[in-house]
Amino acid sequence: MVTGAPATMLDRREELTPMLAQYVDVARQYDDAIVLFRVGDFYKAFCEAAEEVARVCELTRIEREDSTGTYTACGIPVDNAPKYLKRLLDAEYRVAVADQVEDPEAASGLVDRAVTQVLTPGTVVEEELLAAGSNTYVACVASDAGGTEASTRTGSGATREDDTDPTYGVAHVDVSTGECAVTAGDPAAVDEELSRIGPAELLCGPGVDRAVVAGADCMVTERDADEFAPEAARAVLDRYGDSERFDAAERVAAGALLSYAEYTQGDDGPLAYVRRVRRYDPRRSLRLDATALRGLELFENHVGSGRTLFDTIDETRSALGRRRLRAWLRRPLVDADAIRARHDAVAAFAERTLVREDVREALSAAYDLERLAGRIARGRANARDLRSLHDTLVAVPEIREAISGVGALAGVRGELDALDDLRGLIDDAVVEEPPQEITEGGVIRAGYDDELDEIRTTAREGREWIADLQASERERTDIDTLEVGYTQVHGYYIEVTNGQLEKVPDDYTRRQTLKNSERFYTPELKRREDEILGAEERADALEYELFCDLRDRVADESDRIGALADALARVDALAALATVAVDRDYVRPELVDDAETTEGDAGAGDRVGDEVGLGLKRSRHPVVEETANEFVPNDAAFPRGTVALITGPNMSGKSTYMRQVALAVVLAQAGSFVPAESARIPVVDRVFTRVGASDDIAGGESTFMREMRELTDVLHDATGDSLVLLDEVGRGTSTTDGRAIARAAVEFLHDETGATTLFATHYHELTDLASECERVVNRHFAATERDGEVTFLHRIREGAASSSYGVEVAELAGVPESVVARAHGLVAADRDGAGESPPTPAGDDAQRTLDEVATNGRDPDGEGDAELPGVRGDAVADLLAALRDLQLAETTPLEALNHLHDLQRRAEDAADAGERP
Ligand SMILES: Nc1ncnc2c1ncn2[C@@H]1O[C@H](COP(=O)(O)OP(=O)(O)OP(=O)(O)O)[C@@H](O)[C@H]1O
Repeated sequence: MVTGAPATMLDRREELTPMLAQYVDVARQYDDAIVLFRVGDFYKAFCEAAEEVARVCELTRIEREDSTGTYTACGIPVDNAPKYLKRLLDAEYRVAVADQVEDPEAASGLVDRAVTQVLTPGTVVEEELLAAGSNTYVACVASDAGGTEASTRTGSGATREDDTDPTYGVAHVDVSTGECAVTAGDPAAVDEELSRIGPAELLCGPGVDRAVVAGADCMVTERDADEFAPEAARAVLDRYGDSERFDAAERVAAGALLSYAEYTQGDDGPLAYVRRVRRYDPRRSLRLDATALRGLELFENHVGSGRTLFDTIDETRSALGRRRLRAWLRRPLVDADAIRARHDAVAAFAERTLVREDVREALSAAYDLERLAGRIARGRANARDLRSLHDTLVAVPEIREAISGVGALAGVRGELDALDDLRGLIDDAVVEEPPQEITEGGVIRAGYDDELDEIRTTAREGREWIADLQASERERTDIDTLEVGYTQVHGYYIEVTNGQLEKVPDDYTRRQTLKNSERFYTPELKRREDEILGAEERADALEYELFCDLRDRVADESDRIGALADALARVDALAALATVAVDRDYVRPELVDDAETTEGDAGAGDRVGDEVGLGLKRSRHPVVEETANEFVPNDAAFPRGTVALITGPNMSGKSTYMRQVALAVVLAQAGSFVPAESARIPVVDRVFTRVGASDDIAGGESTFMREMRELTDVLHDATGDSLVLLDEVGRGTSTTDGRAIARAAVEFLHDETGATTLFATHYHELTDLASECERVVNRHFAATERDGEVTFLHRIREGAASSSYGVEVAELAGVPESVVARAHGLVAADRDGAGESPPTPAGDDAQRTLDEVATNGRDPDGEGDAELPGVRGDAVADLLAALRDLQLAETTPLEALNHLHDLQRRAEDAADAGERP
């Protein structure tokens, strides 16, 4: 076992050396963690844990021998610990750091050691182990233990719609900043919340079905069931405010989580810097579930440039602002007034270049106040941290000054309290460039404390006396080579070379004999030395005491520092959005509330009756436009409840278009301007996506199954206020089934849900729905074809597309000429034979034709030969039979790739065989 007490040591606990016995006891107590045991300048691990630490950290193991046996040991240098701790955390270990908790010099025997901190991936607070611009959360999901209390909710919380669904509490905390919040909901809500929180670690309460938290991609930590007992959780939560505010499940989740957070910080009681536990309702923000976050590539990019929406708009200047902007994008607003207030502020910054630049420049000097405040409250801050706080406070009046008189920023300006008292206090107390250590002096300014000044004067006078000693003794003794010096071991001395020893006066006492000289001291020198050393020691101790006292006084102001941090974060995020708006030519969106109507030119074709919908003029995709050579802007005009069927060739821009519409909504509701010439955005409650083939290659679920699950979520949960993007739904199964599912889904969304829907499809038959359903409209992406070459215009047009150009795209992609020629022939033959208009998709043609060829060895029109050039007919039939037998609905993308590879190999073999005479 890597964690827990090593069996070899445990067996002989009584015989071990006192230090190893101490180690065993600690390891036994912290048996879910790797214990790192402070010995001198190293954190040591022993036995199996040592093997693992050596492996993960790439450090050398040593064999340590004593009378009781030989033990493997491995040491992490204390000075370089963060680098190695990070590796252990990345390997998903918890690490208990057992430090010396008494001064080794003062200890009479064995130095006392205790675990001062348990590091876990979700609860680290060390600056070096944290990403500056994002939060590190540990989350907790707990059930209400089958109680009935949580079955209905009061206050602002969500009501349980389905009594059969259990309610779970979901809490999260960032231990470095003290941000803590909790909500409750059914399993689907839990999944959605976890994907938004993106925790680094998850506590899972007893009775929580693992399927509920399966979506969380992080380390899962087990805790004793006792921690989740309602009474225990309530007692913990009471330390952070009134536990009665919460429902049973919320209470259990938040209580168990905070208890864990306290444990990891050394169990010193409540975490002072967790100022409040916020209770929130996820429905008060635009809901984006894991599929939408992924499909819209807000924070993660799966293919292509690697850039995400967040990367594109992140023009913040401070870590505070960066985390805030991330949070805004993760939870856009749904309250129109609140959104407009953000737009007002962004507009104010956008209109004032100088103000914006001054503010951003001042923000560049801002340190991470939230984490600084956390360290101060935890008693972990050093003098440099306090100076960083001071320097950040200095920037505040500059920001206040810059934005004074700007109406839209008056609110946030009022919250920018420069904390003059604290700034003055720190400046009076702490020198400008203090050392890293706070125990070795040099921290506190002269004039701050009388006693310290007195002690320092004594020390200084002593040193001055010694500085003069050499000259005065040379004169007194007439020894012109006499020197006064100092060594760490022997202290001050008077050195006389051997040739002058006869002149040494009587009051000299020998201290040390060297080869060519002797060293002496006098009673006065000794007295002065004691005085200086004593004074320095006392000064260091007093400075430490004064510093701790100062730190406590600053910690008492945590609330005010927190409020300032919050205001600075907002200013930074707003200024960043304004910078993006100006630099990239974004426009302020006009917001439309629910059933609101507006007069005037709303753009062509974007009204049905009085209902105004989404209207974008010359909109662009914020991320693609950054990388595309020439991005073609497109309009979007969709009254509420429109189902737009978007057809067009592959690669023509359908997915890009659908995403850019959704991103405009997300950006607008997050408070940003949008990449368009003009924009009207109805407030949306939720964005659903079933886009692209970001298939779960590793997840093991077939593409089709996954697609259907996502479709289920959409059909189940979308409302008339939702925006739904569906990209080629149904393509993972046979054409007949796929087409049927797609049609049924469109009808359902149109008739039942009323959600504004963009549906990209290659099933041209669906476009007939426009004549049957009032709010179904056709749009298409055009391409031009000259001499068989296709050019994509990336321009959206009214009506349905006339061709899929699938074969042309296949040619572009490098499919062998002979296959392309054959495919062209088959499409043409089919079109002639069927005389259909509009044409059926290529996939359908291919399926039918290939089936018949496989069975009969002849194509359906009876024309031409079923042989591909250079390949024998039976080999073709074999290949087609193999193709037909593939069970696509049960095939994962990875398996599909393997099948394809196999088919290709067989085709090549068959071609080789065909070419042989
Ligand atoms: N408006 C545009 N201006 C310039 N380039 C664009 C535009 N829209 C899309 N593109 C580029 O065209 C390529 C294909 O776009 P997209 O994936 O949206 O096509 P699609 O029609 O959805 O294709 P498929 O049907 O194969 O999924 C992308 O690489 C994108 O960068």
